Amino acid sequence: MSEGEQMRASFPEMARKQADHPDDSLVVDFGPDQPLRLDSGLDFAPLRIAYTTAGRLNADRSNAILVCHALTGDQHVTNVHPVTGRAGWWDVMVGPGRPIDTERFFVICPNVIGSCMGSSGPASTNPTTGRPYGLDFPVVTIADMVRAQAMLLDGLGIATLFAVIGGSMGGMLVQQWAAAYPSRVFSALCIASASRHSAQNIAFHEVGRQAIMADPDWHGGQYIEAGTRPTKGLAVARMAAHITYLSEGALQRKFGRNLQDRAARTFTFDADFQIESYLRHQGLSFVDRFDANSYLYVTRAMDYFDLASDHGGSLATAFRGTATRFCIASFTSDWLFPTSDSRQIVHALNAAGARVSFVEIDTDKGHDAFLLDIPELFDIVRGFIGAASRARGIA
Ligand SMILES: CC(=O)SCCNC(=O)CCNC(=O)[C@H](O)C(C)(C)COP(=O)(O)OP(=O)(O)OC[C@H]1O[C@@H](n2cnc3c(N)ncnc32)[C@H](O)[C@@H]1OP(=O)(O)O
Ligand SMILES: N[C@@H](CCO)C(=O)O
Repeated sequence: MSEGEQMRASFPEMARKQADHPDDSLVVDFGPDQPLRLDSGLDFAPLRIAYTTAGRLNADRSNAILVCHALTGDQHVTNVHPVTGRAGWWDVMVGPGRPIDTERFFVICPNVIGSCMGSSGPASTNPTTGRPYGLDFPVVTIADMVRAQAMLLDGLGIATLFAVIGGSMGGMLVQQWAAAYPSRVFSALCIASASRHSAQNIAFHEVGRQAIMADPDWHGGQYIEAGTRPTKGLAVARMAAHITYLSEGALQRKFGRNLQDRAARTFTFDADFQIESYLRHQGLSFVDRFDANSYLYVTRAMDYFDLASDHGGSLATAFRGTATRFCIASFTSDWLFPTSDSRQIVHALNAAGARVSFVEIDTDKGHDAFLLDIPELFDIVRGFIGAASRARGIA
């Protein structure tokens, strides 16, 4: 029996295969009687959450790990991605015998609301109009995403998570989970993240959004009805963003000033340099798997994230009295979510009297290092989960 079939057998009234998006995802629908209260004050319904699971939930339901994806990630954390046909985005980290070991733990990965892989988002159908929401979809926050995930877990009968784990935006969800539901989170692992989005990061996101909205195929956000897709704008948004996921050292090491397929400059605006060709490739391959309006919504959610400001200006207050065990990790070459951002979280956790460990990993691979095969990161995840599982009494 597949994991999906096991879940449907356990929770037949909740989980079902997504008929209009055939892949390994399960979906759960919440009707008008169970609206999601949004930070904007709106009650959103109906709500759909798409998710995947791996491993088995144990008898006392104590071994569940929630994995939270980053900006353009999705629920396909370890199973083959239905659009790209490639291994899941954290296949190196999650699986049998991997640092997040699906032979011991039950992993749940939901697609965040506002995204485009099955959970409610701007491409979903607005039941009031029968048309895609487009910009009529409400602006959502990281706290809204977490509240939706809590509804999913309630439905699955999982009261306490053994761990919540994520990198980048996923790390924002981890912090929000720990702050909003401290009694539901036994341990929390936050990688390459921050407690608030910096001015520089908001600026990069705004460049991407403007590129999308300047594309004539965007049509004020109603491009699905217009039969177009703003792929040029979205590709430019990704190209600009992708630079921020790498480091100057890695770009120099991989590409330097090397020319692409040519012995000399062409004196045109073709992709003479390897780095130009590489970025064009990253932009073009991205538009195959991501929706432009979702890019607007999810980047907005990250921009709005400021956990201290939600707690009277004190980050320590967000974590006051917590019993959750934390691990915070950063990368030396990450200039998007630099180590100073992680230290700020650690200082707040210390001030709150929380149990926290902190590691800065030495690598030139930049922000996206959290997605890569970094043995030191694997050791840290293994060590943290191992210690927490002994404390929790999980065999
Ligand atoms: C569904 C999901 O994917 S989840 C979302 C989260 N995942 C991401 O955001 C992934 C996006 N980020 C990346 O791909 C990042 O580059 C990294 C850092 C994670 C990957 O790093 P690496 O493994 O070192 O790969 P690298 O950055 O070198 O990119 C390799 C790709 O660039 C291509 N490439 C390399 N050099 C060139 C060049 N000169 N011209 C054109 N393309 C090039 C390779 O062919 C390869 O293409 P492919 O991915 O289509 O096979
Ligand atoms: N490259 C990752 C991390 C971005 O913060 C993503 O696209 O989701």
